[in-house]
Amino acid sequence: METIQAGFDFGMIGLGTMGRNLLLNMSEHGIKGAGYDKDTTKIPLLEQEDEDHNTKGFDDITAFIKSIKPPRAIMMLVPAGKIVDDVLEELIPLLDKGDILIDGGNSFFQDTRRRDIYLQSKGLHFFGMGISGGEEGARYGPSMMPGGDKTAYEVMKPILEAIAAKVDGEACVTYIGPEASGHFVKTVHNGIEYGLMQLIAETYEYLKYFLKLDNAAIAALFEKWNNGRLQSFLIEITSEIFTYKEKGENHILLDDIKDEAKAKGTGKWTSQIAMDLDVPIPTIDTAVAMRNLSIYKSLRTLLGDKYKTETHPEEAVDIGHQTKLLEDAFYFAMISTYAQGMHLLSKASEAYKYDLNIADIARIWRGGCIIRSEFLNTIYKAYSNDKELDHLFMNKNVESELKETETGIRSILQTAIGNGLGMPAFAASLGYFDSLKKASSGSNLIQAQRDFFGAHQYEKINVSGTFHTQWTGIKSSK
Ligand SMILES: NC(=O)C1=CN([C@@H]2O[C@H](COP(=O)(O)OP(=O)(O)OC[C@H]3O[C@@H](n4cnc5c(N)ncnc54)[C@H](OP(=O)(O)O)[C@@H]3O)[C@@H](O)[C@H]2O)C=CC1
Ligand SMILES: O=C(CO)[C@H](O)[C@H](O)COP(=O)(O)O
Repeated sequence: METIQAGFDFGMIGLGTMGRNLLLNMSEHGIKGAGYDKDTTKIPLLEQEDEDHNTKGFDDITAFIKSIKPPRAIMMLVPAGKIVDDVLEELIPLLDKGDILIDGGNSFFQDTRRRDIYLQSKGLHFFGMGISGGEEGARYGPSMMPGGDKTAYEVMKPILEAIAAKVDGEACVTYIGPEASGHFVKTVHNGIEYGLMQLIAETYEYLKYFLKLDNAAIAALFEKWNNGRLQSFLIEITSEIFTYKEKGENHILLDDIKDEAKAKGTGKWTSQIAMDLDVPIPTIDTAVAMRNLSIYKSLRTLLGDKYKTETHPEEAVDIGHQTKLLEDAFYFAMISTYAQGMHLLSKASEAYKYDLNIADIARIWRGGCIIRSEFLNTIYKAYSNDKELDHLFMNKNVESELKETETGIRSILQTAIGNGLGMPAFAASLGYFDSLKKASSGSNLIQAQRDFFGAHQYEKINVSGTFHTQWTGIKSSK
């Protein structure tokens, strides 16, 4: 029988897209990593792709555990949910007190909280860490959001800082806060990701169905935008998607892809959490709803035939002018989306006592992650200069950017609505702004209605206390 030397610095469970690439990234930094996956086809891939020969794949979990230097540090990158609990149950009998476990997947933050308490009771260190950047990020430098057991994070810090993306020489990883705050922040990151992706999809619809631009023209436009203030990972990859042809094919792959979007849950969780905390994030809510709506393809097709909206692009539609307005509109809506996400972070920080450093979160999102963008520098500066910033819209620089682009989004939405294009995420982004800048709203009427039909009481301007009015005699329902 082979004697196993405990020679590896780190262990990875799950050698799929994220786990394998993160181990390869570590290997490039001289970190010796052992990998385990229940899918044995993934195991040879690890060693085949590891040019630095620092990794080894195991198909036996006991051998895998024995190969890691104690106190062991092991990360799980398996699908979120019950699988994480199953892996933990398999691991616990094989581990020693003081070992460190890290959940690097997109786990629901309340699950992380539960697991933290459970693993502490077993004498194990545990922390949840959101990782963003997809396949390429994991391989060459992700953004990482660790939260929970700080002692365990400090042990892992040198490794995480080595493999993280770097911006201005700084690693895109920082200790986020206690308990499940790391997974919470990753969830909100994904909510923002959903919002931005929906805005891009609506932009595509406007360009394709209203302005009648072809894929090549759309690709060129996104490329141009990516060289300006819209610079971001999502705009960059979008431009590439519009030119991508499969080997041997002479048409664009995008045109073969079903227009029905899937989701794994993080966007929905962001909306659910925001609702629980009474924080408005309408662009993200709309993005989640639009993914859900997209799957009703046959209903959409039937209704499309029934309710045809005549689109009337004026004969001499000025493409240059329209795309300039659209760029303004996107910039405005993008600011609104980030602002909603950052506001949710600050309100959740108070509610959950996470004591989040919002500036630091913006800083580590500037590189490696899916929502990285030029604009995150503005967010970083805004929260660095004012730690108590109540809302991103209050920042002077953001104020001037919003004022400069407001006409663009209003104009694009007028055209979109007039032509039956919808653009609900753009509308939600502007609606959020318009509603948030209203000192007086119609909510007094809602209060009156609630009191009228349900005796729910209301408060009065400049008079303390709560009031109820018998608005009318109780009428028969006949
Ligand atoms: N892909 C991405 O861009 C990102 C993903 N994430 C998150 O990271 C986590 C991993 O994602 P990803 O790498 O994409 O997923 P993959 O499906 O590519 O890889 C997960 C691997 O874990 C294996 N696995 C499943 N159950 C077990 C088990 N009980 N023991 C050992 N291995 C197991 C899977 O095997 P099998 O295939 O046989 O089930 C698979 O090989 C998820 O939580 C995901 O949401 C986070 C950021 C970005
Ligand atoms: O976390 C990620 C990126 O940041 C993952 O790619 C995640 O799977 C994206 O969410 P969804 O699958 O719901 O689109």
